[in-house]
Amino acid sequence: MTVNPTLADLAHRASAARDTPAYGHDALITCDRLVRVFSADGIEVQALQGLDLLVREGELMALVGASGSGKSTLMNILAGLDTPTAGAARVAGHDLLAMASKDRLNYRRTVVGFVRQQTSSNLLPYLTAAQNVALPLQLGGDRTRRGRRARAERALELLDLLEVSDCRDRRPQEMSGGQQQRTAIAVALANGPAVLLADEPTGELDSHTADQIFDAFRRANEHLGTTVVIVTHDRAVADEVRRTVAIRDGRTSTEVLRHSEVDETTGDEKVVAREYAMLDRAGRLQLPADYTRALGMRERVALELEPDHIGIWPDRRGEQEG
Ligand SMILES: Nc1ncnc2c1ncn2[C@@H]1O[C@H](COP(=O)(O)OP(=O)(O)OP(=O)(O)O)[C@@H](O)[C@H]1O
Repeated sequence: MTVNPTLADLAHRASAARDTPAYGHDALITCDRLVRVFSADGIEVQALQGLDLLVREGELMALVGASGSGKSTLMNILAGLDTPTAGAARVAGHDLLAMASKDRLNYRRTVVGFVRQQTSSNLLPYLTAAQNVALPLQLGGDRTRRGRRARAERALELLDLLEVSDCRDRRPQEMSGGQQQRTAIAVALANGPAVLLADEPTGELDSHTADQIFDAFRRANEHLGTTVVIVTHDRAVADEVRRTVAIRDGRTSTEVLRHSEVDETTGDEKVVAREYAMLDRAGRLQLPADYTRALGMRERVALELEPDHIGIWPDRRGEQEG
């Protein structure tokens, strides 16, 4: 059955749309048609080409995508290390395009925590684990003895939460890669950021250590309520989170959502994953290439609005006429 809306229906929809709150009004991270163009040697590279992304407070999610798809560019923007060329990006109420450099420094210190792939680049080599974690607390903090004691206590609490308290007096070269990375997460969490960003945090680690690192992110998310966004190539990590967003050619393309269900026959709990295509704000939808190929869809498709879905058919007119 095809539904043809009446004029009254359309008027009702238009007035409902006017009353709809702004895009991403309730999200902690909002990227709205985000663009980043790099110019190198007279050549322009569009690393982000109108990327839309919403992340809600308290989420633990993964970003995946082929090399060069724009993941690191997005993370650097969200971390306040790079500025977008156009579009809008807001994190915890901070407008990343309009932020002054003084505010940017404060943003990097207190609103976001960032963990990089290279375990060694996350820590200062001449400080112990406890001193590395206390350092961000010290910047702009209370200089009295009480302040120092409070910082040392907080550093130990975080090392304890991430199960590396036994490394508190060790320098990075005296720790394994996994211990260094868990300490790096403690450093990133020191000032209680709203968002923890991690760019390939398990890239240099074996799969067992990678599991421990992922566990550390989950702990931060569950115990401290920190919103966590992890860029990863690691399927095991991507499969562990409830939401995985794929980036393709500088845009979000598909999204996998997972939820637990109880199997009616066995009574066992199982994780059910479902893949969604992204509908952008202009109503554009990218159909997976293998779907369109399977049905020979090219250039033009026929659409039909049904009460609860939209049907998409290949254009068969040529065949019918011929
Ligand atoms: N500073 C820069 N100058 C010029 N081009 C850049 C710069 N940074 C990134 N790019 C280009 O932008 C595109 C996206 O790069 P980005 O590093 O964001 O991809 P990525 O998805 O993180 O890749 P990978 O998984 O390999 O790290 C690439 O074509 C890259 O060459």
